[in-house]
Amino acid sequence: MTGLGLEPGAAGAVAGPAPGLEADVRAVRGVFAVEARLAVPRGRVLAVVGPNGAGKSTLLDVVAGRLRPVAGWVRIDGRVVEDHAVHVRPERRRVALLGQEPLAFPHLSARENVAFGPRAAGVPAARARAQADEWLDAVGLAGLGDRRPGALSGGQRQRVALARALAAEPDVLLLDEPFAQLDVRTAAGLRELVRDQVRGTGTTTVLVTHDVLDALTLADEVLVLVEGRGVERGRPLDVLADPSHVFTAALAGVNLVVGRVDASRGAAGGVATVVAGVVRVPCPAGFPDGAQVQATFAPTAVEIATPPGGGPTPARGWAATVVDLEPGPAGVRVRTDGDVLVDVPPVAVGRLDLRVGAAVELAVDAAHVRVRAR
Ligand SMILES: Nc1ncnc2c1ncn2[C@@H]1O[C@H](COP(=O)(O)OP(=O)(O)OP(=O)(O)O)[C@@H](O)[C@H]1O
Repeated sequence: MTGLGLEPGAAGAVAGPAPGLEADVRAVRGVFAVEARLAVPRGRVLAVVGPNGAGKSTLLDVVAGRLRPVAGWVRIDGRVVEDHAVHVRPERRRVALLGQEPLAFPHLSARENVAFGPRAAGVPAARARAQADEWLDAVGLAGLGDRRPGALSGGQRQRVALARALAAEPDVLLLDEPFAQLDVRTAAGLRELVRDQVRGTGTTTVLVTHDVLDALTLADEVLVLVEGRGVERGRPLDVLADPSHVFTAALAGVNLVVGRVDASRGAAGGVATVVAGVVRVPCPAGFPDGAQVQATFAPTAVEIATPPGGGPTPARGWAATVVDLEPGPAGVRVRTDGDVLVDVPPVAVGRLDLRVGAAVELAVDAAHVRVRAR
């Protein structure tokens, strides 16, 4: 693991004017281990994406102080809050965590919920209540301060939770899929609010999300976590425009196959072929025979046809089987073996008699394939 085992000081105690959140940790939950390095400059937003069970929440728990790492360290604005000798308790870290389920006290009003953090920090009651009303105003809940959480909608409760998190003026805000339980419209409103508040308050933020839109609209940087390891990181647009892991490719809505160059034959305008399991896509010039490469191409670029009756291997493209059909951006998204997605208009499903188990022929033109070495 990069840097793991380093003492915090050894990683550079003088980390510039705005260190924000820095961590290099290994944490274990049962048989699962996550190893990750974080560097979120103050006021910036990092999105962490990854499949279910990748360790995203585990990582947040380590930063929040709810889980002690087995190795490594966490530093917030230059303060060590976790290492082999230090464990700052969660409530003393100046870290706020907002999850899918708003954690509001049911017996307290919205105002009292928001005032809770400032009160705990010693702000006098009247001032804490006034501040709470300002926060409720900021999250679009002016006039609802007397309501208890039970008398608010899910979206409104999540707004209260956001106001409560921000009212505590945390140095780091952790958002664990805060929009997951909300309908599309409510989520869109809250997404905008989070962006305005996070930017407006300059709060260092880590956002765990499954939604590519969150990464694109809210984050300065994205970390892709798979099976407890960071597999890609960078500016969201850059990472999504040129993914190097199948999970990121799926997030970006493109097919990614990893295979070897077969220079003995060209396909569909390529001078050679990338062979990846059953998949055969054209490869441009410049890649040596046998080289390991990745090829990316859009589901809309894949041509699909029904074979003329159990014939031999197609001259162009490859033979595949339909694994799954689901609604897709172009009408219907067809998943085939070799993990290749094909987008077709709904009429094509009837015309080609596409159904699970159907044999098909797929091809993609060289102009639509991007190949690079791995
Ligand atoms: N209390 C626990 N005891 C043992 N294993 C756990 C515990 N909590 C989580 N795990 C395991 O740790 C792994 C990572 O879980 P985690 O919740 O961090 O993933 P995640 O990326 O947040 O997933 P999701 O997107 O589904 O929320 C999973 O394999 C999970 O089963």
